[in-house]
Amino acid sequence: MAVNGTRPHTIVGILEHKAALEKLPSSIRPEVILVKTPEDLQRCDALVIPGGESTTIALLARLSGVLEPLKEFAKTKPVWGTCAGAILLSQAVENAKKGGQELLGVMDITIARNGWGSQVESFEAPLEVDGLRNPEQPFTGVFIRAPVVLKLNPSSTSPPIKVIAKLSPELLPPSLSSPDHSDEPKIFVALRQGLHFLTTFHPELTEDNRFHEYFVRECVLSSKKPQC
Ligand SMILES: NC(=O)CC[C@H](N)C(=O)O
Repeated sequence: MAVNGTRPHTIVGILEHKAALEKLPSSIRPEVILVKTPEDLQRCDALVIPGGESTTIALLARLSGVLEPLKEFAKTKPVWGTCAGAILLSQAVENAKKGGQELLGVMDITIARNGWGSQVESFEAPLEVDGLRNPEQPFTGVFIRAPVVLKLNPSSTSPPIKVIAKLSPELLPPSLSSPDHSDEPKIFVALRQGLHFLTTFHPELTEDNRFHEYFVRECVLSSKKPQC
């Protein structure tokens, strides 16, 4: 399911996310609805926030009355944010537009909007996907004016932050790579913390739906299993 919008550059990948989720094996395939109102959100037990323009997505969510229910939803339910959606899940953002950026703040990270700089605003790169099914098979990451993870700020009371996919450090542009090899957070492009999951790229724009499978299996279905 996804927060919907009207202009193509404002929101990216809604129908592709829906199609990728609907292609999952029938044993884990969710029913997918598009979320436009608080009533739609109430019907969901998990949410995918797509890419696009994070400030505008937050504004549209506010105008449609979804923002406050979404903040409550995200505290207790599985949410996956792709690209702009990843920004919304973060605790802090750098490079926010004038006027600030609304955040759901459920993942303990600091992220930079448009972190790749102008030459490399959009690119594709093979990712190391240790956290996925068939990890030996790289995943093609599609990065579109993508954010960059700057810091992990885990607290002692929140679930650990797990790295699900990384870029190779050689792919970092010179403006981001550090001579002292402290590239680590910047090469992290898929992170999971408890029920929450972010990818700074667009898995829904490829035919490979392993990230969709990961979210459903690990964040959605495993959260429904009784805890011992
Ligand atoms: N592809 C995307 O979602 C781009 C994110 C966009 N640069 C933003 O800030 O919000």
